[in-house]
Amino acid sequence: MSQLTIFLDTDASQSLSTTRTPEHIHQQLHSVGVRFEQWQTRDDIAAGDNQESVLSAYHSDVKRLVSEQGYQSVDVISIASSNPQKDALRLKFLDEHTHSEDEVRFFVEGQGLFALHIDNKIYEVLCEKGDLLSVPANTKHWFDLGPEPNLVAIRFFNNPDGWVANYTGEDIASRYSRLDA
Ligand SMILES: CSCCC(=O)/C(O)=C/O
Ligand SMILES: [Fe+2]
Ligand code: NI
Repeated sequence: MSQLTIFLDTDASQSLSTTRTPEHIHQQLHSVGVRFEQWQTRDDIAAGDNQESVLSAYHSDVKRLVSEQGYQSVDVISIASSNPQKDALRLKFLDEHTHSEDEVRFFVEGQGLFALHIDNKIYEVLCEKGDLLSVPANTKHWFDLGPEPNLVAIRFFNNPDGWVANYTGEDIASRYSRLDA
């Protein structure tokens, strides 16, 4: 079940609030400029499936969002716990970074934990199958796949080159939650 937990960025030991109600998650994220929606999903996609089959299964959602927002490229991250690259991939997203474009992700299988650093707060969003998250360009954030990843997400880019991260060099992410196995 999707979940939003909010902390101060100076105190990882005590959360300010937690909610699992989709409408509350939507409202709290909307108030800081983040889009959160829950979309219909299918049951015929599994972690590890290739990009072509995922994009073909979700063709109409992808087409709708691309024509609505004008994204330049789309790719798929699909990773199962059997993936030999899982530790390296996990590390890539674990440190605080930004992108010069919106971060738009549609979770079509499994889960992952986003942490958004906005003003003086940390918004930890446990994203599950069906969640669409769009984080504004230049928002500081990090993401945990967990030690035993199970995730398929469609990524939408304004940039034709796809995923480019700018690391902040801060170690703040290490103080907040990780996705457990
Ligand atoms: C949920 S898609 C993989 C993570 C990613 O692309 C990213 O930029 C994390 O910050
Ligand atoms: Fe990112
Ligand atoms: Ni709204």
